[in-house]
Amino acid sequence: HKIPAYGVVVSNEDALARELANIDEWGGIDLFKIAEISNNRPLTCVVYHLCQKRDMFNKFKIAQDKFLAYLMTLEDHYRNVPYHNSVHASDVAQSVHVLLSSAALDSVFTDLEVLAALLASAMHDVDHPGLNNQYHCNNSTELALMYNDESVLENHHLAVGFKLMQQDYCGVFDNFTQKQWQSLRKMVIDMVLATDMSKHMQLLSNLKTMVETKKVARSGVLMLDNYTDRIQVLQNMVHCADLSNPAKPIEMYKQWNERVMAEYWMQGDVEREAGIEISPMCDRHNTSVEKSQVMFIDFVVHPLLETWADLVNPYAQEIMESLANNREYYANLMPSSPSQTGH
Ligand SMILES: COc1ccc(-c2ccn(CCC(=O)N3C[C@@H](C)O[C@H](C)C3)n2)cc1OC1CCCC1
Ligand SMILES: [Mg+2]
Ligand SMILES: [Zn+2]
Repeated sequence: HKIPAYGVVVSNEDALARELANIDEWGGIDLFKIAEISNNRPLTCVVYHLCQKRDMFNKFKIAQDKFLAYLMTLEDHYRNVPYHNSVHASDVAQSVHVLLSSAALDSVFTDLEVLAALLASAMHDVDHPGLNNQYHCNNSTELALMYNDESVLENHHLAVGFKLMQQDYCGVFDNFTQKQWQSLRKMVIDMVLATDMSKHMQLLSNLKTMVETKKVARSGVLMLDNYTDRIQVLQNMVHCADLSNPAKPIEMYKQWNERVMAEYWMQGDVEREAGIEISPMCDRHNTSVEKSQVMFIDFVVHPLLETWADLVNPYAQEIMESLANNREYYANLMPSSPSQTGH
């Protein structure tokens, strides 16, 4: 049977083609529109399209129908929560694709490393319950007990992501050598575990050290000659993509913000109902949305993306400009900001 052009059967293939046209650009595609056009299969069609563009099926002799079956079942295991759904995963995959294409990383990573980064992005939040690690640990939930309070969600995302791959009808990597499979699996595990916010400070300090000691070839590309350096750049890349909402076009950023707050407040409602302490920013009755975003940018996103920009300098200036503009947008909306009080 013939595989549809974008992996998913859609009513309007031209509209999907138009939406995917700028997939190589930062903020170039609207994942919410792609979710609508693709009958809520943004992850399947974005990752399938990226793997086609990067010729992954030929490079690794991957059966396209099996890969599609895996992407579909992976997407089916994302939950219908406001933020951590498959639209977010497709956004992280496309953002990683753009970061990988930075000229400073030209031909730096092998095809297997690129495939691992795309796969890690695709599965990095699968089956996310909309309740964060703090909630699971505070309440010793089933998952917290399973993973002993250590990167609880991230371990779960990986376990589900790989379990689905084992199912015989998937058999995506049947043509991989044992060595290729083990290398791919280790890199995906290392990247997804690095999306746990509790690893952020360690990742950022590793990245800073790398910037200070970076070796650049005459061509201007980074020289990474051991697994530790290579995986650190890949981990930071996926982590940057995971935190990249504030550096995207404002209309998309605003939607991500509404969704993340909806998810936080749902968690806060669960905590309030249970009579337990409401987690930070999860109380819908007293969270300053704008202030929270300005602090998120100032203390988390800007330090990370600025360091990434130093690493691939000068190829991330547009990202930094977008971040600065968006920071001003929310700063001006803050209740106590000067523009509000008219002086
Ligand atoms: C567009 O807004 C956000 C977009 C992304 C994030 C964010 C923080 C850490 N990550 C990385 C993954 C992670 O660790 N978590 C665990 C928890 C912090 O919830 C996050 C959602 C996921 N992602 C936060 C965002 O806003 C928060 C609410 C107001 C300020 C902060
Ligand atoms: Mg996550
Ligand atoms: Zn995520």
